[in-house]
Amino acid sequence: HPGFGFGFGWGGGSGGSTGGGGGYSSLFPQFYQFTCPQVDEIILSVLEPTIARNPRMAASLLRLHFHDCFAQGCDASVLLDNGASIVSEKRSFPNINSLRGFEVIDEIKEKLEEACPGVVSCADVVALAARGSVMLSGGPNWELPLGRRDSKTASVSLSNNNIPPPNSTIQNLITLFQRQGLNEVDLVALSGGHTIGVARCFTFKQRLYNQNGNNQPDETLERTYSNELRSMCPPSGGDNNITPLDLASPARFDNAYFKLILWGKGLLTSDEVLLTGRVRKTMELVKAYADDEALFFEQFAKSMVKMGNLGPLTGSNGEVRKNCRRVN
Ligand code: HEM
Ligand SMILES: [Ca+2]
Repeated sequence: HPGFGFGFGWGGGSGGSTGGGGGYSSLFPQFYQFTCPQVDEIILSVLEPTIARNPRMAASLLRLHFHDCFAQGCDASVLLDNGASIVSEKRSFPNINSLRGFEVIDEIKEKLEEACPGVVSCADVVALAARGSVMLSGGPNWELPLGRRDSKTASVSLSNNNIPPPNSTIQNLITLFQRQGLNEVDLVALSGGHTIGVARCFTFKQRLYNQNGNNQPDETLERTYSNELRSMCPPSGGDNNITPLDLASPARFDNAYFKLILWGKGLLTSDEVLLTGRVRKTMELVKAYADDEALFFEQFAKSMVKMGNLGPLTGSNGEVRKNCRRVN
């Protein structure tokens, strides 16, 4: 089965480059208390009808925040379109033909600009949209530190090099999370984001036909599930066909994702290796979260706050964009 290799990566460049930050953060939940007290209300006024109509949008908005934070920190760099001085991250390997939700962010931002012009950053809008999306999908809610500012730059290379590819080994995942100051607990909890949303055949096809370069399917993939996936994703073509990351409850934020991994029904290699990658810590966490949804919710919230604190621009750094797609 030619046409898809068994190397690691998104199919593009590879190589290291440091990103984000971690550590001390000066964000705080009441940041807009006096300057835009309606911020939560406005976010939900857009999210509620949007997600009711299209549940997948919740997943797309959650992923948008992750892909923003892992490239240059949570600074809305991911929202910038191509421009005079900008090469958009929307073109990176992890993002191209894949990342969505930009129109929803625009809609929220427009309403915020009407209510409190020039106040709420695009980076905070993305973080708030991610939190609201989790909550509206039945997941946890949490206090979200705010006060991020927006970048004047974007980085395709950080996006390419820092966002883990779906065929990552467990070591690769641990290293890429460590690069952001995130540990194994954060890795497993945040991977639980795959309890909602979908993936394209392209991102897991190698598991169905040629996982190790020997023309054999991934042996950790449960048989009947593997067969179903093969009928959805033929050896050639169908690369953009989509299937749920959590086949049990694709629109509900719950702990089914971890149960499925225990049954060999994790969709991506990066999902299954949390259990099968021979790292005791991540293996035990998958079992613990499969067993105890409340424990997963609690850690997911903590890890989201940690991820949301990555390299934020604060104070007089960066700017508050008027339009999230371009610098002021
Ligand atoms: C651990 C490493 C991760 C890898 C390798 C990974 C990889 C992927 C891939 C390949 C897809 C499908 C993309 C496509 O088909 O075009 C996807 C979708 C998704 N990812 Fe991840 N991801 C990871 C971590 C995360 C994290 C930390 C979150 C959020 C906390 C997240 C949230 C999502 C969501 C919600 C979707 C579905 C998006 C939609 O339906 O539009 N992922 N991920
Ligand atoms: Ca960013």
